[in-house]
Amino acid sequence: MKNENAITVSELTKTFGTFTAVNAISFEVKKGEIFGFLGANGAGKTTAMKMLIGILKPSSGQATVAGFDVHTESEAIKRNIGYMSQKFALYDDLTVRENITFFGGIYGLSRKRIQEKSKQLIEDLGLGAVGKSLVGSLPLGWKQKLAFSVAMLHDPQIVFLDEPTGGVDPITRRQFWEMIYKAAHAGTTLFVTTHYMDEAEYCNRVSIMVNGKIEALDTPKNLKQHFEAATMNDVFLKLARG
Ligand SMILES: Nc1ncnc2c1ncn2[C@@H]1O[C@H](COP(=O)(O)OP(=O)(O)OP(=O)(O)O)[C@@H](O)[C@H]1O
Repeated sequence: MKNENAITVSELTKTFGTFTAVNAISFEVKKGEIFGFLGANGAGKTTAMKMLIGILKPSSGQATVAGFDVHTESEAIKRNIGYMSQKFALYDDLTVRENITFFGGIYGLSRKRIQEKSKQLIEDLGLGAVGKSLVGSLPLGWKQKLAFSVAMLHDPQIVFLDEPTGGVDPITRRQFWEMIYKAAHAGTTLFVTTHYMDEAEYCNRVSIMVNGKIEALDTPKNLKQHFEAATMNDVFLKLARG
């Protein structure tokens, strides 16, 4: 049977000098799953994610992403994933269309495919009126929705979203999550970090990191039951406070 896991992680560890930022984490993410990756500031989420997307060498442990080994096949991983973060997404000084064309080119799409994708994407996001506007002039929420779509231009198997909705208003956040659901429904795997606990409730499963370790991993429903908490926020506080 074909492997149904999009991501498999075993004892993955990253040390910086004597400090262990990610401490032997193990988990699996199923294909088409929306997997929430939570933790307080400094818990090790970004370091773990950097190892998974092939830009940081693990100190020890194993992981495969989209079927490729993080130690030896990081280039293949990069071709098969999308990545979007709150901190870096699009070029503010390029227009909407120019950004799409630029990233389409980076992802190796043909000119024809870029044109098709660009048309479809601008239509889907209702950005027709601002196609020729600089991205820097758009509201943050629009930028983030556009960035998410651009991260999926090359139809990646897995998309990593690093705090994608930070600073975005609640209505746009909801629209953003509708996009996430749509992508998952179409078979894409979503790996999402967030500090918004209401968003944790939207994930199929959630892992919570504390000081480099995964201290809990389950569906939001099971986590709430296990920790006798009414909300994911309460689960998070119970864990983070030890
Ligand atoms: N290159 C590095 N050298 C030394 N220490 C590092 C390095 N990168 C990260 N760290 C440390 O590793 C720990 C985990 O950082 P990381 O950025 O992975 O946490 P995080 O969970 O993503 O936090 P945040 O939610 O604030 O982004 C922190 O204590 C950080 O200072």
